[in-house]
Amino acid sequence: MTDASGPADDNASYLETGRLLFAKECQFVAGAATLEMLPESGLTEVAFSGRSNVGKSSLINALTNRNTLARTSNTPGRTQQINFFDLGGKLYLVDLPGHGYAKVSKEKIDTWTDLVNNYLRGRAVLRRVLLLVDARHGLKATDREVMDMLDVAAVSYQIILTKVDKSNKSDVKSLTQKIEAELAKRPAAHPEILLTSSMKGIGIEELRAELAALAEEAG
Ligand SMILES: Nc1nc2c(ncn2[C@@H]2O[C@H](COP(=O)(O)OP(=O)(O)OP(=O)(O)O)[C@@H](O)[C@H]2O)c(=O)[nH]1
Ligand SMILES: [Mg+2]
Repeated sequence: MTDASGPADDNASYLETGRLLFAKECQFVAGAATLEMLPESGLTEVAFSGRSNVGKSSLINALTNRNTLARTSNTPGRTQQINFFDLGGKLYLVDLPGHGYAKVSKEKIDTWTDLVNNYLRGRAVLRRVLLLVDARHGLKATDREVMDMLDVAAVSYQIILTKVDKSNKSDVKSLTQKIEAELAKRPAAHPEILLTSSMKGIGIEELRAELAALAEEAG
């Protein structure tokens, strides 16, 4: 018989660090509509990126256990600037405007795209980009553009499948395998794909723990 208590304990304490970090107060720090407005930050940052309406703001709310910290909406294009949230003085959570489809003018989309791309490429404290992908839709051209850019800039990114409550398990599994195969052809190694539902609380504890580990590594 094998003794399972060791790894189980390790996992419990791993999840506990995530719980502790995300139990801390989380406060809106700044919203930047231009590069000049980006806040000075000594803290490690994790950015939430992905197409409009994929669930970026909802995921920040689920992680922090707050319903209204980041504004969410049924209408794509809700988040219109880069929003920074300070999590207990340990980590900045960065909510980005969505790329791709949004019910706003082309001019606005171009402005956001420039802002987001410049932020993603040039932010020294940016430790990881969470690239959110709707589990029903998979990777789109705009996601691959972001991945290409991050590969070139050597910024680490992790695919987070969202809204898994709306798909069946076998579809999510085959999508995950397809994306894994695609990631394997890219230059750098990537953290494991994570399956989440902000609505049902799926994958939230695990993501908290991963982000806590990143924040701790940075000291
Ligand atoms: N079923 C389900 N719906 C979700 C989930 N997460 C988000 N949604 C819904 O998806 C819609 C968009 O969510 P947001 O969090 O505003 O999406 P966003 O990516 O921040 O959108 P933009 O700011 O416009 O780029 C809202 O109606 C949410 O209620 C989920 O896990 N499951
Ligand atoms: Mg949003």
